Amino acid sequence: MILCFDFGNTIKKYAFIEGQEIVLLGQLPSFNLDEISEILRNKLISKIIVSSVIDIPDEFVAFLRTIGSLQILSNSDLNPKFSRSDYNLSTLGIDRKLLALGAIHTYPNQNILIISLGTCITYNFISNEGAFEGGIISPGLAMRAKGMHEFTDQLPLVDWQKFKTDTFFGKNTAENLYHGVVTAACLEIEGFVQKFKFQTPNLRILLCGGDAEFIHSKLKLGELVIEQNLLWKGMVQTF
Ligand SMILES: Nc1ncnc2c1ncn2[C@@H]1O[C@H](COP(=O)(O)OP(=O)(O)OP(=O)(O)O)[C@@H](O)[C@H]1O
Ligand SMILES: CC(C)(CO)[C@@H](O)C(=O)NCCC(=O)O
Repeated sequence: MILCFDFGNTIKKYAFIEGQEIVLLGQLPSFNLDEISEILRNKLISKIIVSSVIDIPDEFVAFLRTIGSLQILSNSDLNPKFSRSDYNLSTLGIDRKLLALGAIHTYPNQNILIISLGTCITYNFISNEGAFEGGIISPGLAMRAKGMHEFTDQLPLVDWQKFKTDTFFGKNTAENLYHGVVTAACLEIEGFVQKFKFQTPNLRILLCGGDAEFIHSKLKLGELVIEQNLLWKGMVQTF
């Protein structure tokens, strides 16, 4: 069994993969060694593969090395898997590369837009020739809410996940903030999708990331497919 990690800026995810199948998915609350030891109990691990966009503590890396052969994916590892484009792949996050690889494998010879709703929202445009053509990085939903709270004296932290309102503008501070977080993100996504589709009409659009389900129900776009395992599918391509 191969143990895969995806360390993002908010959530540390893991997947146990046997052959090409995901056997178990979970999240690590922290880099605490007791937690990872508990997860590994009674599991036979042949290899560990890590994708990370954050620093990993040395003692955690050292511990992983005691479990099995460890591969921490480096940014240049995956570049040969993409067709040539004018994109500077050396600047592209490893998580975005894996999402792209997963999408190319799942939807070969198609133009694809992956919208990943994580700490940041990333838009990732891949051509039907398997080239990473470009993208956009914008603030994620939690970051929008937290940013407005932390960079002001008077704005509260809005509980945007639980908030309910039927209007498109607010009648009090919390409603104003909700629309600045959720409605603004929806309008942003709808706007970018419209622009991408204008440029590339034949486009498959995939949604993933921690806020994908939440935002999907609110978008006025019919053609979106939620693909939560895209990064793991990309990782399988590196085995
Ligand atoms: N259990 C959870 N804990 C924290 N955030 C959650 C949880 N479930 C959903 N979320 C939402 O998911 C978002 C994080 O999504 P995701 O895991 O895709 O990001 P990430 O991979 O950590 O970040 P990135 O890859 O952008 O650095 C948070 O901003 C939050 O709104
Ligand atoms: C954009 C994030 C934070 C999304 O997880 C990550 O992919 C990252 O840190 N990327 C590096 C810069 C880039 O992808 O252009």
